[in-house]
Amino acid sequence: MEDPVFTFGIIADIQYADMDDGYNYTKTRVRYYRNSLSLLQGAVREWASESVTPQFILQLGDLIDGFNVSHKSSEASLKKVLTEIEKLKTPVHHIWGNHEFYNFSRKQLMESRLNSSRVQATLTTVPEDGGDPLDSFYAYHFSPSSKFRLLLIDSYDFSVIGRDPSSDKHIKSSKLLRQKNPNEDKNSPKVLDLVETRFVQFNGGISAAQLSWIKAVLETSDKNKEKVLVAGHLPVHPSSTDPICLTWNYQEVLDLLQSHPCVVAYLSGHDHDGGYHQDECGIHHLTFNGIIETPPESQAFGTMSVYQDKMVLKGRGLVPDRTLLYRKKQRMAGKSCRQSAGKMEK
Ligand SMILES: Nc1ncnc2c1ncn2[C@@H]1O[C@H](COP(=O)(O)OP(=O)(O)O)[C@@H](O)[C@H]1O
Repeated sequence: MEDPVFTFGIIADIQYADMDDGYNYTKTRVRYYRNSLSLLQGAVREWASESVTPQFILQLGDLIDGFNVSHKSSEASLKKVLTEIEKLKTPVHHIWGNHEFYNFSRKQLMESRLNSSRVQATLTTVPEDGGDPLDSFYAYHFSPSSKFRLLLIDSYDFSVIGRDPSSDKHIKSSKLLRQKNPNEDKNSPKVLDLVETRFVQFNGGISAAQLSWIKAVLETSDKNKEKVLVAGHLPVHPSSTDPICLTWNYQEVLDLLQSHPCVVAYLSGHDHDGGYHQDECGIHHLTFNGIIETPPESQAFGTMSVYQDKMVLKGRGLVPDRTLLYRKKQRMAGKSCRQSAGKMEK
């Protein structure tokens, strides 16, 4: 078989805390807080022994658990986990999930090793910082190889968690939650139906400013005939996840991704059960199983090999192997594939 253009490792929802096993909120799944570090160590060992060391690791968010706050162990746990993942001596690209915001403020995150926007400094491009720093989002893109691009987006840009209560985004997010979720506890999805269950406090959305920045990146990639893999903590397709884990404005994000032929995949975490769906435009939506709910005797990570004509995911444990062909359907730039299909049929 030909050599891949590049390979990278993927891991999600490690949620480490130095505490005994517990349960998820509904008590349906065990959470292996302490053992998550051992599974990470196992993943690092396997990545190190691959015939080609991954060019980088994509960490899809929730690196340490929110319980670290009450244990006053956020800094210590973060250091422990980063020490393990950095043993690989390959760049790690970090997405921020809800548990990052339980443990740290945005300012702290920006100044921490979890801000990987400069990890491959000569490669990465961050948005121009024009607006109010209280409202800035954490997103960037880089090209791991000619004609390929990774675009990391901020699923908690529009959210109450991680936003200063005086900020415009916090105020508008609280208002949205009040409108959409009648429960006093806004983390509860009680009485909400199907995709409406996403309007819970532990989720968030993408602001108009971020959407327009993403659009500009994708337009350039379309023009340059690149293939783009987009990654965020929260899934954006209802068929790739339990709907309670969806991005608040998933449809807007989906419309945007689907209207750019360069987009080949969307990678996310958050739903610890994982998921997969190839959408009507051929975009592969991969939701990675969470390490935190993976039994000690199993595993949950992957190595993605990217070729000119496909991506091949080598999964471990709960993450299945997949061969992901790029879509054949050519879409008209600026139109969703459904719109362009409609147009072409006329
Ligand atoms: N069904 C629910 N009802 C009320 N609160 C919930 C519910 N599910 C989760 N929560 C709360 O929301 C927060 C995030 O949930 P958690 O399960 O830790 O998120 P994650 O899936 O990212 O690990 C926690 O404070 C948790 O107690």
